[in-house]
Amino acid sequence: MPKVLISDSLSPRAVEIFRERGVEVDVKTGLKPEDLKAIIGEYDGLAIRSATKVTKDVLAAASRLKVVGRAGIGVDNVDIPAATSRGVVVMNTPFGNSITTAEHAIAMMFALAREIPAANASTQAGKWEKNRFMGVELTAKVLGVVGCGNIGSIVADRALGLKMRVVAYDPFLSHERAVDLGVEKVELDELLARADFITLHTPLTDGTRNLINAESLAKTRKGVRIINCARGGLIVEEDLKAALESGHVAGAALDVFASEPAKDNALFGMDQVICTPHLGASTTEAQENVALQVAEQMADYLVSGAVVNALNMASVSAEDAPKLRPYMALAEQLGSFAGQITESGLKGVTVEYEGHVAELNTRPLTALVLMGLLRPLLNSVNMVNAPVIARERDIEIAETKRERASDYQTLIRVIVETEHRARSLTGTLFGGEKPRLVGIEDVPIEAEVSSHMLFIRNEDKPGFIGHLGTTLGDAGVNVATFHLGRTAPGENAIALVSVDQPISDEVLRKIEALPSVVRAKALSF
Ligand SMILES: NC(=O)C1=CN([C@@H]2O[C@H](COP(=O)(O)OP(=O)(O)OC[C@H]3O[C@@H](n4cnc5c(N)ncnc54)[C@H](O)[C@@H]3O)[C@@H](O)[C@H]2O)C=CC1
Ligand SMILES: O=C(O)C(=O)COP(=O)(O)O
Repeated sequence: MPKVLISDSLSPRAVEIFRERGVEVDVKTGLKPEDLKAIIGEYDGLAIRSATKVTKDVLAAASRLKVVGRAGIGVDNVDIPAATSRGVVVMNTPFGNSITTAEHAIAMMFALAREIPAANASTQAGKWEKNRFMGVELTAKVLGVVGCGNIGSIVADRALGLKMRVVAYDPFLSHERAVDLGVEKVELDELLARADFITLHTPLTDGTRNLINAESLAKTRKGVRIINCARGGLIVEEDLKAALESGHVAGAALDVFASEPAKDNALFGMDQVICTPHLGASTTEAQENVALQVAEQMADYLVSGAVVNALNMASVSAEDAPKLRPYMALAEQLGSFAGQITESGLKGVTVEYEGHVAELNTRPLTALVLMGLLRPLLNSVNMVNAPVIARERDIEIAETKRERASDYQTLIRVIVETEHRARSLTGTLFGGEKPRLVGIEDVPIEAEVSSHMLFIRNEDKPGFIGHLGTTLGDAGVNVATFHLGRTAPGENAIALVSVDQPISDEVLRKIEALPSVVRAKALSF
């Protein structure tokens, strides 16, 4: 039974769902990094929010880990490249808390405009300072939305409802989408120059880190108010402090901080600053949503292989997962076979899907072909990192699909291009589930892949089988199955032999020296 650790505070619905789906679950929150490292080796899945840091170190200790599930959106606390290279799928719940977080940003904007937290504290202290608090109206003010994705666009929609004018900076926002949303798409400098309020909604990446700094603040209007419900690292806190002290920035409302938990921060204690402890996603509704979604997604992956909302792997629906399973074995075998007979540098791989298989989501199958292909070169390759590694090595990857079947009802063909030539391998499923090789280059064959195999290209001449049988027999190698194929009598031929034990280099050399043998290769699967 797969076992999952929940290491941040999640709604109890998550535990219920894991158990209902046949996944064992432990809840251990507030673990120190070394404590997490000490126990992570026991688990197949790790469910987190923003507090747990899934570092390279933690992943190195996670020998069984298959999936990290983020009950929420931001995954900057997960080392995704390290997870990818270890074959760990990282998933999040991209929509479950977006409305709630957008509402928090709007609440922060009102709180800033009317100084509600300070007015509350003063009133409850019995001061009745009616003349101290003079707010600003939101109507007709310009709201600058930096990052107009899921949350940014909900914020924009709410702000338009408040009769604000909304300008948005987001390099990936199309003009059509901007028009649909009713926002004006602008460049960052224009947003900075025009906005009365600026609200941040980008992920924290190398491209967005320190986006709000002394230089960008200098381009803003005097009296601007800044809201950050995205990630602390988007703002250089010291620069914001200086701009608040000088009076250039009138106020800042911050839900997130460069270092969290933020128990001590340069911006604390300033009159114009409003803080909440990373509460953007903290509503009953959002927490139910994300806990339920993450538990369902992780359990589906661990139990049936379905992949939804993964950040480092192609999706596989729960409906497709059982249909794909027999093809997964075939795809890996074809890739592995191709990898083992390919001796020079790989330039490109084309995977052709024909018949039934072409109706499925074939991206995971292509990932498995690549995994099989690259494994003879790299031990650490897996289904998750194979496409990344192939791209890093400039291997061109192509997929083609033909839904109409040819001789077989379903077929996968892998064509591998090297500097010197192209080779193809074709396979099908017998009885809907048994992988079979049905073609090696232009030679038809019908063979099952087994642990140890001998692949021979030979001239189609009498005597070959006898010589080969004697050589294997003399070496004490037992033949399990023997398959032959040829293009036409007397022409190109291949032999594919399953043997019960690995073939030594010495035996291989003897086979290569036999008359009629063009090339021989020992394969293992
Ligand atoms: N305070 C909290 O509790 C919460 C914070 N968040 C944060 O909010 C972030 C945004 O969430 P979503 O809107 O769901 O993500 P999203 O992926 O839907 O939108 C992010 C947008 O930022 C844009 N973007 C990327 N780089 C940019 C750049 N350099 N300049 C301008 N725009 C850029 C993207 O094109 C995208 O449209 C999350 O990554 C997370 O860090 C999310 C949920 C709760
Ligand atoms: O979903 C996100 O990105 C958030 O920042 C929410 O964080 P949390 O789950 O409340 O720790």
